[in-house]
Amino acid sequence: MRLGAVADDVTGACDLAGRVAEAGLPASVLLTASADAADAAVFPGDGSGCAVVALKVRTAPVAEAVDASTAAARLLLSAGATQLYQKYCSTFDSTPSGNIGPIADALLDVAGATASVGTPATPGAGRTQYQGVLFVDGVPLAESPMRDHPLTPMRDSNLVRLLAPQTRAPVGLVRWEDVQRGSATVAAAIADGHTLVDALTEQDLDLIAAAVRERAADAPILAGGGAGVATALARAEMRESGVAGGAAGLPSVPVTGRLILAGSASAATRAQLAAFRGERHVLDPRELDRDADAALARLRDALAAHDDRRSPLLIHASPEVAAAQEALGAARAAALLEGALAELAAVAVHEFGYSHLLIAGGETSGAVTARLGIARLRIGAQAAPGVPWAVAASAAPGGEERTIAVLLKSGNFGGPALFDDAWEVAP
Ligand SMILES: Nc1ncnc2c1ncn2[C@@H]1O[C@H](COP(=O)(O)OP(=O)(O)OP(=O)(O)O)[C@@H](O)[C@H]1O
Ligand SMILES: O=C(O)[C@@H](O)C(=O)CO
Repeated sequence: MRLGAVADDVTGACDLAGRVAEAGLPASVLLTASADAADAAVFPGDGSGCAVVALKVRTAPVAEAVDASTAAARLLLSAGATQLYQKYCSTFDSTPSGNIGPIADALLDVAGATASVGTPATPGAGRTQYQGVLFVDGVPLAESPMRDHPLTPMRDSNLVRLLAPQTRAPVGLVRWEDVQRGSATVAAAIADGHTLVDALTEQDLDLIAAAVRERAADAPILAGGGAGVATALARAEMRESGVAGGAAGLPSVPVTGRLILAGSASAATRAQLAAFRGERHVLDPRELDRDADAALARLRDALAAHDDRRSPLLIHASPEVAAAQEALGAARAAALLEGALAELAAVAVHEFGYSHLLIAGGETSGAVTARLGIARLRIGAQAAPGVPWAVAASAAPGGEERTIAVLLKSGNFGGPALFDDAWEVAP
């Protein structure tokens, strides 16, 4: 199987690729869907593999999200994808206008399929689906912290009701009781349009994956959801091929500097910031607004002065989000922080030779990888579920290329000790 996934954000792409690689299927993440990437190297390895195109379209205007997703899917198919996958967030981040439904409709067309099947359920991340209702750590989605997400507040937990207004296709549900009857029942229940399938456990996901494979033997079908179903598809492939699981090794990257850049304000990141024991510096967008040059010079000096390059240096966004947003507006505060953290990443890598970067937050990761000119991530072992290390080439504008190790962490992933411990499994 060549699993080609279109992910609506970069940390989601790493989540999927990390779990799939852990199951044994070699994986890489492409940060560009441009035509010049359309070569055989899109898929890692010679045979089976997984390629994920990481987009930044979760909250983009619908037409932009559809166009980018369509281009990514075409790239994957032209590179030999045998199964197309739509990766969206395990908390179904979207609004009544999109973008999960419009992207699903567009990918059906590209795949030449009439049906999509999947679920956001990813039990390893605490996300489960029962009777069409999505639970986050056992709490219905609309009662979880996602209720007050700044961009995609989730005020309903019923996935059928959430998806229906976003798509022109019918939305169906396969209930957990039917999943227990086996993959043939699930396969038979997949109707034209989009079918969401209940799943509480990895075994449920294995039955869904088996149903996808049964249906795909007859006609193209679009699979999708969180990283859960993709991981189950990878497991099925590895079982069939008889190859043992475990992420492939990455080339080692000599440690010449460890840097954490955290722009995420999510609960898991806050716990990681609180637990971190090393040297830290805080960056507030109001400081950037007053005098960006001075703020950047202060942190550049800290990067230069940090002599013990094996101990990680942390630069993180101020936790005073509400005050900064009130002063500057949410968009300007975010843009200032993202720009500054991306600039500091470039300075650290290309001026001071830092080799290992841990970036916290999806938007922050998108800004940093773009500034570093990273086009592809080779995915290795996970520091935590859904948080894999990767090796990438970063090109300084007009300058030499450097090989670095990066870990792009979704805001809500990883345990409190991650910032101290992640380095132990780094390439
Ligand atoms: N003090 C602050 N004031 C204003 N904006 C902030 C502040 N701290 C962080 N932000 C912004 O909030 C956004 C956080 O988004 P990001 O995607 O990086 O993290 P996340 O939402 O926790 O992660 P994920 O998308 O992976 O769940 C960024 O744009 C960041 O710049
Ligand atoms: O599915 C998830 O929760 C993550 O992969 C994600 O999409 C984070 O933005």
